[in-house]
Amino acid sequence: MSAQAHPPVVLYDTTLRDGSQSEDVLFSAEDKLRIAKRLDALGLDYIEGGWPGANPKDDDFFRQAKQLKLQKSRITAFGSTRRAGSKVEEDQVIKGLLGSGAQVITVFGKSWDLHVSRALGIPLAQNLELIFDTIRYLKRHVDEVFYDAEHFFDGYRRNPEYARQTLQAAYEGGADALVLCDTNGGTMVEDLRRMIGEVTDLGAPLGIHCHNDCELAVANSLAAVEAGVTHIQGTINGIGERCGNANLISIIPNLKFKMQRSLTLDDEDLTQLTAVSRFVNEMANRPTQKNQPYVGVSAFAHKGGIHVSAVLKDASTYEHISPDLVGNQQRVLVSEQAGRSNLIYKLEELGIEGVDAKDPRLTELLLDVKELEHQGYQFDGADASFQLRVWKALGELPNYFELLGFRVIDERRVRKDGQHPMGAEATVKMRVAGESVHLVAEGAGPVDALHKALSKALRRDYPMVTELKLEDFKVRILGNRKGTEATVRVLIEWYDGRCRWGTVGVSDHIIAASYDAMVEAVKYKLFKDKVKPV
Ligand SMILES: CC(=O)SCCNC(=O)CCNC(=O)[C@H](O)C(C)(C)COP(=O)(O)OP(=O)(O)OC[C@H]1O[C@@H](n2cnc3c(N)ncnc32)[C@H](O)[C@@H]1OP(=O)(O)O
Ligand SMILES: CC(=O)C(=O)O
Repeated sequence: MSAQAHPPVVLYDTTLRDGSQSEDVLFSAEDKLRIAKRLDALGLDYIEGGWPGANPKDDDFFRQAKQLKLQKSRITAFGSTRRAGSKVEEDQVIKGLLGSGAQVITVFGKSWDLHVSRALGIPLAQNLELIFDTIRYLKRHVDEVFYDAEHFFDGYRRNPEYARQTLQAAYEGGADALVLCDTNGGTMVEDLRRMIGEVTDLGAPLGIHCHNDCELAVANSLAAVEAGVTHIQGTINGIGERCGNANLISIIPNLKFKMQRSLTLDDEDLTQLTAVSRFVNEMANRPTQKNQPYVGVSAFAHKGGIHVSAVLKDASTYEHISPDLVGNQQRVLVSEQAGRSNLIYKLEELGIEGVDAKDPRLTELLLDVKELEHQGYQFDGADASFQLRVWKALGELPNYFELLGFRVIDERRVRKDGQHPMGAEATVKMRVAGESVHLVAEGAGPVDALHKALSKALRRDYPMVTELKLEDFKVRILGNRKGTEATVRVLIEWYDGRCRWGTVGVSDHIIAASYDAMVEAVKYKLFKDKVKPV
């Protein structure tokens, strides 16, 4: 069926509400405002801002959100049905929702009889009244009201008749969509599809809100669309309570490119997906999952030589869509799984043209890389170390300096005040411009002291090395089961105020591995800055 033949799917984001229920995610009101602006720029239909009245931050968000000049999205306020025992017009939750100023409100209510009797502790019929009069009252005050049928699928499985009555109560109250929630995330795709099929006769617009406890939130949301649902709730990167919510970053391109559904987002909007996903991770202080579908850095990264050889001929041989459709990019990795095609691709990326695939220098480089990976090197996060090997193999890497050795002494000094700070002293010996240099420096620790000694030794002839700053430092023990004698891999990220690059060192001596990575960073800096050797 073409996009026109299907009703449009409405995208409802709950990153700021259910996403905030993720362990370790703590957005400030300012973060929430920034995310809201970004989601509006992406073009989502609704952005659920939080639960007004639940905490001062959400109140602050709704106060400030009134000033947001959003182009496409509508801010929604979330809360529960009124409490049993309070009148709807006097209920604190309902007052909070209306006080937020949001013109779209989503209320959740109980659809599972177990929750009505156990969590609310009220008769089943009374819960229907809570749902009905909450929605009817809110509908008189705001433009749109959505009803989140909490635990709909669990409730329907055990007591279908009652679960259906809760939906009817909400629809009769005037709900604009009945959102079926897989709150505990335990429903299988076929069951979910069947249950939705059994309530489509209510005639109400249906929505879906899935959790990911069985890793099925995206699959269930898409199956729900096939079953007739036209409103999808989810979060950016799938953050949310427990194992998370349905991931809109995957749902959106699946709907658009795989299921040809019509959305308010156009193709141009979808090119923002990678950037939006990474932005929300930044705000949530979470690392971006490398293998996140569509937007992860590995989503279009090719490692196996067979794959790369084919991708160079035709990208669609190993890519299900073109990465630029979602703002991502193709990458080729060089490793022990590589073939000549990987190297040719990398050389072209470095602007090195015209090297024949059968060039013996390339064969040697490939063997060198495979041997180094066997020893534990990894070039995925250490592009600069790889590039140095390319330039060396092609005979283009100048001999800037010659290393003669280094020594490090660590010391813990006990002071009179009882503190015992650590310190380190490093000495490096090298030959620069034909002269022997022997320099010593102190630092907070061995890596700091070595870095300072290296900079001191080189700064007269190569002053630009002082721009080099260590940005990240990762150590991994390689799996050779030697306990504290194990080989380690040190990956260091560097920054010189303009560029960022990674280098790698491997040794059974952690300081030697760090030193090797450090020396490569210096050589890379000199080469990339086109410095002439003295
Ligand atoms: C499926 C979901 O994700 S729903 C959203 C869940 N999100 C959150 O809970 C985050 C925000 N929540 C909060 O800040 C607090 O829980 C508040 C402010 C809402 C309520 O705090 P408190 O008044 O201290 O109540 P508490 O959290 O202990 O318990 C929830 C109360 O809401 C009642 N309740 C739960 N669901 C509903 C409902 N759908 N309709 C009416 N009342 C409900 C419970 O029965 C319980 O009432 P009780 O205290 O009389 O037993
Ligand atoms: C409403 C909601 O967040 C849920 O049922 O999971």
